[in-house]
Amino acid sequence: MAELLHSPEELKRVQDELADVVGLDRRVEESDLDKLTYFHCALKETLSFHPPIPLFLHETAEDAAVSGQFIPSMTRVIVNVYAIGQDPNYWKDPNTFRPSRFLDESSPNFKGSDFEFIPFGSGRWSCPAMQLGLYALNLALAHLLHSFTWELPQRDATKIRTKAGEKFKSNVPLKVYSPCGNPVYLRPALEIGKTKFNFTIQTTGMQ
Ligand code: HEM
Repeated sequence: MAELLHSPEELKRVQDELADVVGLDRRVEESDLDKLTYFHCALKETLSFHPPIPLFLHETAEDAAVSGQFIPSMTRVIVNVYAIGQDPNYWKDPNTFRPSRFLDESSPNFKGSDFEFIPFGSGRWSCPAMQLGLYALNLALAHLLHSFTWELPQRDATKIRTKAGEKFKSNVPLKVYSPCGNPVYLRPALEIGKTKFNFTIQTTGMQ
């Protein structure tokens, strides 16, 4: 929602599609979702740009090699999904919110086999509830965008940014421990005008 509010042209395109597909005399229904092509692109772009789980923590079960780098068995590996989503080697203009990049049929899908786009993880440890998560996201977002007109009070003052890796003074920080035991603090934050939203994820069992 924040990205779309920040890009009124994109917001209009998504809302026009909803008006075309659903019409304006009834609410969105589950059966409409498959027909919302551009809406899905906006959702993918958001999950790529702002992955809800920005770091994956895994441990190797056996010796492995990744891109020529030897990783011994029982090594904790942090996959920085947030950084992958911002990487200019994989994304053209990575800092621009542009859903149309997902229009191309060869663009990454949710299956986790395109490693530049893995908001639900990949392989054996990927999210077992991906379909449920996507369904909830799709339906909630489609209702919000279809039923209401949205605009920011002060467009010029809009600022959207995410912050990571910064120690902060919240009472519930996300603490991730690096392999050598040092805590890493993470707080993705978003600012729209004067309003600041903090997304704090509580984790357990990662120490
Ligand atoms: C947009 C919504 C969601 C996103 C983006 C998401 C993403 C993820 C990711 C990235 C992982 C870890 C992958 C890894 O470690 O490599 C994960 C794991 C998991 N997710 Fe989700 N998830 C979502 C919704 C949900 C929902 C709604 C549920 C439950 C109802 C759920 C249950 C789980 C569980 C149980 C795991 C752990 C699986 C395991 O370790 O074997 N997720 N999810």
